[in-house]
Formats: sequence, structure tokens, C-alpha cells
Amino acid sequence: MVAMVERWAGLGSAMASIIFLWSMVQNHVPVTLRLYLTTWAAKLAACFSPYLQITILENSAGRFQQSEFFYAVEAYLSDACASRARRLKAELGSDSSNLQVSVDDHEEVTDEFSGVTLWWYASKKHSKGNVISFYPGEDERRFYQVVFHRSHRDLVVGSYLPFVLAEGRTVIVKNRQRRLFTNCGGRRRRYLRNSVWDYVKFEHPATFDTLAMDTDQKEAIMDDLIAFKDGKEYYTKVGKAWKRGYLLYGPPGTGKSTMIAAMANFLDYDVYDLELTSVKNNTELRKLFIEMTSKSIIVIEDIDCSIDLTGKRRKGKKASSNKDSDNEYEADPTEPQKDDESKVTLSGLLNFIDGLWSASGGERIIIFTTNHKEKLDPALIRRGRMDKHIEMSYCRFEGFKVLAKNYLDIVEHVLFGEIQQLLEETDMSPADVAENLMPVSKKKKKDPNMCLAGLIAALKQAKKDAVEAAAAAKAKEEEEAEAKKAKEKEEPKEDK
Ligand SMILES: Nc1ncnc2c1ncn2[C@@H]1O[C@H](COP(=O)(O)OP(=O)(O)OP(=O)(O)O)[C@@H](O)[C@H]1O
Ligand SMILES: [Mg+2]
Repeated sequence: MVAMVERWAGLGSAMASIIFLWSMVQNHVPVTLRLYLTTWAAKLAACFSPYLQITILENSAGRFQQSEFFYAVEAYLSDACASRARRLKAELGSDSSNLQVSVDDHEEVTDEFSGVTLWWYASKKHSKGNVISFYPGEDERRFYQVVFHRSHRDLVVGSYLPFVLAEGRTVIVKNRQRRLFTNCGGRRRRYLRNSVWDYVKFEHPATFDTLAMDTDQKEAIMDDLIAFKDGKEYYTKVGKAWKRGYLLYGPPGTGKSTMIAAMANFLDYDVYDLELTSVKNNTELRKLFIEMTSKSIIVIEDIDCSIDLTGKRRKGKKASSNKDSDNEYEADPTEPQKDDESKVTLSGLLNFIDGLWSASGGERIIIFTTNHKEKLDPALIRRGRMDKHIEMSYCRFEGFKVLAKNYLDIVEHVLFGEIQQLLEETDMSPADVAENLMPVSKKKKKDPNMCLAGLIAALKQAKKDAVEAAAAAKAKEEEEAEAKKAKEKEEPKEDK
């Protein structure tokens, strides 16, 4: 017993000496030598330690480039191992609606894989750079470390880490909150993420059930979307890029934007709302396309207003250097670089739609909307680019029944007959019909009789206006024809 006490006392005094010596070293030895000693101490310890460690940094390649692996590890540990951790942290997700529980920093979590035990740690270190950061947390670098016995090195690197990556990705997809990306949002947020896109949570409630349109047309579109979503093998087999273009055209208020939201909800895809007028040039457009992920819908609304539809390249140097090409829309691989100072051109847009997509994965849908299909350049909307042209038209009875069910919770009413006839004779957009089915004020509860009577009055008025407009147009036409005839009669006299 006495011997044991003596041994402990000896160990204690040895430890005290080491701590004392180390503090002396820290005080009197220059920083470079200290670093050298620390590195060698770590190397010495590594020689005797049977354990290896792998670090996964949040920012991998560059200071700003975030590592997908880091987030996969985070998701994997939160899902599979968090129940074994004693210290967790809970944070609001980026969209402030869902709680994200993950393993707290410096907490150890154990995991088992093929009978092997592994230890995970989460931590962060401050970057030593002299850059002053204006944004909180910017100078912190988070990382995960996994520690394991060196005899399991091959298993961990060859099987375990790929397993963690795959599982983590699955968890991310499962918890995924869909996003609406835009290229004309806040610059600060984009800077923080070092991304050309800014995003908000996508939560448009539109579905195909709430969309007022011809049932057959609706079903055809849904079938088309399912065929696309499940068509990976088919696209590979026929050697086509896994993409599909839709052109939605029709008068204002007929549900083109609503249809896009319904498609995104149906497919569970992200939406990229590309505002072409905010894109400086073809180079910037290319950056935007590169950063789009798969499983997404790229939307260019009112395409006829967004781009110079003549598609003519700028005159001058470029035109002369491009003499050989008679086809204005032909893809010129060197064009995007040259086009730096110019605006986005139709040819640039077509290059990216055709070229980039083929090169970068797939499962993307591009949708153009327009009120004036006839104004669009045929090159832009030819099949292969815009595979399916969908006409969104005025509200007819079938569409009205969907709106009546959504807005008034009714499937039948005595006034339906009259409304059916008026809708066949009058062109009214679903947006206008829906407006008439909305309660007039918060106080007044929705009363189907009142709403439907209001709609009938609006339809009658629209019909009257249309008749008057048609009469006025006819009168003008006749007037012009008369004037033309009179002119033709006069002309022969003048000849004589
Ligand atoms: N087919 C429809 N089914 C259900 N609701 C519709 C439909 N069309 C329009 N609406 C209603 O009208 C509103 C306007 O529709 P939306 O913005 O989709 O029209 P749009 O065709 O995109 O118009 P624009 O050409 O002016 O962009 C929507 O918020 C929606 O409530
Ligand atoms: Mg719209």
C-alpha cells in the first residue's frame, strides 16, 4: 500500500515537473521553435498511438467553397448517432421553420460499422488570417474528426466513409426544404454563401388539384411530368440529356405562373426564377447555369420581354470575325468569352440551354412563359428545346368547377347552368373568375349565392364589353375598307 502511494506521488511530481517545464518553454522559447517542438511532439505521439484520425472541414477546396461531405457527415451523425450523444444543440433551420438537432461541439459520439468502433468529434477553430470579418461566425471553421484503430484504415476509407456520405445525402434529401432561387436578391446573403443565387423557402400552395383547366390537358401534363421524372434510363438509352422544356403561353391571368408552382410541388423540385434582365452578359448567365442543381425547374417568365428576340450578335469586330457562320443561332463555343461586355443574347441563351445541360448531369426542366407566343423566335421554341407547348386559356366551365370547389366548397348550384353558358360565350381569365369567387370582405362570410350572382354580373358585363369592342372593330374595319375603295377610285382619274 505504501509502495503504491509512493508510486502515485512520484507520478504526480513528474507531471508537475512536465507542466512546469512546458510553461517555461512557452515563456522563453521563440514561437517558431515552440511550433517545431509541438509538431514533433505530435509526430512522436502518433508513432506510439495505434489510432488514426481523419478531419472533414466545412470549407474544403477554397475558403468559401462548402464541402458537401461535411454536411453529409453532419446529417448522418444527427440522424444515426445523435441519440447516443449526451450534448446536442438545437438550431432553427435556414428557413426558420424547422428545428435542426445536431451533435454539439467537442462532444464525442461513437459509431459502429462492421463490428468496428469509431469515434466522431465536432469542433471548430478560428482562422488565423488577418482579415477583419464584418459578418459573425465568418472567421470560424467547423470540422468533424473521426478516430479509429489504424488496423481498420482500409475499411474506414474504402467502405465506411462512402457509406456515411451516401447515408448523409439520403438524410439531406429526406429533410430537404424546397427552395425558390432568384438571381436578383440581396447581395450580402449571396456574398456569404458565395453564390450567384439567393433563395427563400418555396411554399406556393398551388397543386394540380387546385389548377383550373381542361381535365384531359391537365392529365396529359401530369403524365408527361411523371414520364420525365422516371425517365433516367430512357434518356440514357436514347442518348439524350435528361432535360425537358415547356413553353407556357396564354393571356394574362390564365395560370401560367400557378402551373409552374403546381409542377414544382408535383415533382418535388426546386425552382430557379431566372430574371434575364438582371443578367449582365453571357458569362454571368453561364455562371448561373453552372450553379443550378439537378431536380430543378428553371423558369424564365415573359421571355418575349426578357431578351432581344432578333438574336443578332453585335455588329463590328465580332460580326466580321464570324463571317463564316450564316446561322445566327449556331453554337459558337468561343462566343461566351468574347461576349463579356455585351448583353445576354439569344444565341448565348441557346448555347447554354443546348450545350451546358448536356454536360452537367440532368433532371432539369426549363419553362418559358409568354403572353405572345407569335412574337417568339422559332429557334427558341423549336421541339428539342421547348418540347411541349402548353396553351393556358380562358376559363371554361370545367375550370370554373375546380375554382368553385376550391373557393366556395360547392360542386353544384342552380346558377351553374347560366354560368356555363356565359363562360362558353365570354372570354374571362381564371384569375378574374377567381376574384369574383373571393369573399368581398373579412366580415362577410363567403356566400355562394352572392359570389355566383356577382360572377354572372361580371360575365354579362364582359360579354357586353366584348360585343361593343367587336362592333367598334368591325366599324373601323369597314371605314378603312371604304377609304381604300375611295382612294382606288380616285387613282385611275389621276392617271388620266
Ligand atoms: N388556371 C388557374 N387555376 C387556378 N387559379 C388560377 C388559374 N389561373 C389564374 N389563377 C389565379 O389567378 C392568379 C394569377 O394567376 P397567374 O399569376 O398564374 O397568371 P399568369 O398566367 O401567370 O399571368 P401573367 O401572364 O400576367 O403572368 C393566381 O394567383 C391564381 O390564384
Ligand atoms: Mg405569370
